[in-house]
Amino acid sequence: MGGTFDPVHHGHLVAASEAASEFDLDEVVFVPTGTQPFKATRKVAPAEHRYLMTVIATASNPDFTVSRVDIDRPGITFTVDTLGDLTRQRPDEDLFFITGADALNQILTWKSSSELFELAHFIGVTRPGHVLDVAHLPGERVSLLEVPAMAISSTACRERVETGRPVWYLVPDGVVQYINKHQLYRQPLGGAE
Ligand SMILES: Nc1ncnc2c1ncn2[C@@H]1O[C@H](COP(=O)(O)OP(=O)(O)OP(=O)(O)O)[C@@H](O)[C@H]1O
Ligand SMILES: O=C(O)c1ccc[n+]([C@@H]2O[C@H](COP(=O)([O-])O)[C@@H](O)[C@H]2O)c1
Repeated sequence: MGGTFDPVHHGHLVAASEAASEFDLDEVVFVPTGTQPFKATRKVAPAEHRYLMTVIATASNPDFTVSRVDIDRPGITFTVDTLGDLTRQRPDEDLFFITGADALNQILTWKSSSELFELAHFIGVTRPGHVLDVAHLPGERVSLLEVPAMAISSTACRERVETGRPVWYLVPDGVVQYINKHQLYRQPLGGAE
């Protein structure tokens, strides 16, 4: 599952759990992005913090792991490189790339988009308020999955922290504590959001 995870929240975890159950996946690998091409001008927490919050959030689930491939690769993060690295690490495994409906909707604008469908099967998880039209995507390599409605976004979590409101129960307890310990999201949000 690829995402910025700034911070990871229960919407991500429910979506991952639903995808694993519906598609009978052995493992869900969370892959925090380095610099997401469409978020390059936005202020994003340092990759190491986003990575560690994702490790904390997934620690209790033996089927969830976190990969550093995107944060350790210099430059902009492109999914074609993510899937290339994961394929090299796991040559015998079938890869599924889980991402949100909003992200999948734009996939034809991603780098090397035609190659992507050869590297993985894409699972688009629907989130409240986003309608996904995948008629333009190859049907045999794209699936949609409705997850229980969770109107949580990382943007809302950051805004709540910035304005002194709680994020308990929107993100895992350990992530609340990590945010407090490192004083993340206390400054006004920057960039084009
Ligand atoms: N509540 C949710 N339910 C289902 N999918 C979600 C939910 N929140 C995020 N996702 C999906 O998970 C993927 C990774 O999410 P991302 O890290 O961008 O979080 P986000 O909450 O969308 O962040 P932001 O608000 O900063 O844009 C995205 O493609 C997104 O659509
Ligand atoms: O490869 C691309 O060109 C590309 C462009 C935009 C987004 N992505 C990937 O889409 C996933 C969801 O991104 P995000 O930040 O919107 O959650 C994440 O893994 C990104 O690296 C990939």
